[in-house]
Amino acid sequence: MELDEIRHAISDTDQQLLGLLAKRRQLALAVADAKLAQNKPIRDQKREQELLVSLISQGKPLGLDAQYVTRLYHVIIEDSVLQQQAKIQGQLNGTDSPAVRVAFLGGQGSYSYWATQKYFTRRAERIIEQGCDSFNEIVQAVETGHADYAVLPIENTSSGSINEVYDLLQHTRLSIVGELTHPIAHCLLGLPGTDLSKIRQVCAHPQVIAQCSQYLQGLSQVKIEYCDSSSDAFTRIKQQQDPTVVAIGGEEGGQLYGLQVLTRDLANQKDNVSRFIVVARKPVTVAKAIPAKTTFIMYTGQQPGALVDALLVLKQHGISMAKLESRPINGNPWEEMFYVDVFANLSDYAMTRALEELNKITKFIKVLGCYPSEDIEPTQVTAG
Ligand SMILES: O=C(O)C(=O)C[C@]1(C(=O)O)C=C[C@@H](O)C=C1
Repeated sequence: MELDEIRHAISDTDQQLLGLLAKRRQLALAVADAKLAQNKPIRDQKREQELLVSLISQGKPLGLDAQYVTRLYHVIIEDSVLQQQAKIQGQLNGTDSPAVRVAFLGGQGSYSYWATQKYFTRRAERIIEQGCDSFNEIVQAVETGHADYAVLPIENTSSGSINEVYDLLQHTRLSIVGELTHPIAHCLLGLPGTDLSKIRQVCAHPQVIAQCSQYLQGLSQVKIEYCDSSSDAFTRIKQQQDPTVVAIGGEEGGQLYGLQVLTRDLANQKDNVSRFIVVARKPVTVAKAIPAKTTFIMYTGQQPGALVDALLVLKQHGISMAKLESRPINGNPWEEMFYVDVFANLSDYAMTRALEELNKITKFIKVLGCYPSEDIEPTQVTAG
């Protein structure tokens, strides 16, 4: 067959595959309803294990190796779980809506833009995007009712916690209603034909600069220009049309601005992932069928062992901690506010009792939200 004929056949096959994936997604949503009726959890890793073993066995005679089948179905099953979770949460909280107004950092092509698309594509038919120039502006947009949700980066595997967001959470009335992680592949992006040896200036968001600090240390004679977001950096490159000025951001985002990839994988950590939180004016209830996280902040006071006593309360109630962060308290720089993420549903008896006890021994405590955990650990296939 001629190349074009073969490609036509590939395109036909891919179209059939897309149809089957869409059908599978609809079946998964039907499973969600069936499980809810039977009070069963969304995740059924025994079923996933059986499924993967069967698919690997069916793939062998077709020449599809186990690693390929497993990797492919990890992606398919993760989507299935997240779709089911989103459906159940929308029904439970009445948050299904044809259009949502979402505030995020930057404009089209910023990392927060892609995280917003990834999270809300499952939850609304239309996303009304509100790109902002600062985290404070994002929070204000939701607090004043100009946006329904905000997507905020809160930590990154290379640069750690994003303190400005933690500080905003200390004073906002908004609730955390969701989370997601998103891989961040930093690329050096410039005008087509840019000569790497002639670069004199790099534009990027301060967080991006921090995540690529090791790479940037290797660039001598280069000036760093801080931008409000990755899309802001892309815009400057496009407007300046100066081939000695480049940006750091995501490849897809750069393409929206006609920029080409000059170098890839600039982050200090090979697996560079950011965790984003989603905040809204109204808290959500998390269905029992879905693994939940609860985030609260507390000021324990400075008496010896105050923090230990508080954490022991969690231990006594069998509550595991996902993250512990501390930030200075505005106005009292030598006193710390602790941010605690736990793997628990706010409506769990253990969590209720733990919060009652923490209320008694801390000087201040506030629940920031209970939300679905979107850490979908892939099921590993044990040798049959
Ligand atoms: O069969 C189920 O219970 C489903 O929810 C479907 C499915 C899948 O996509 O295959 C998804 C999540 C479960 O953990 C197991 C399997």
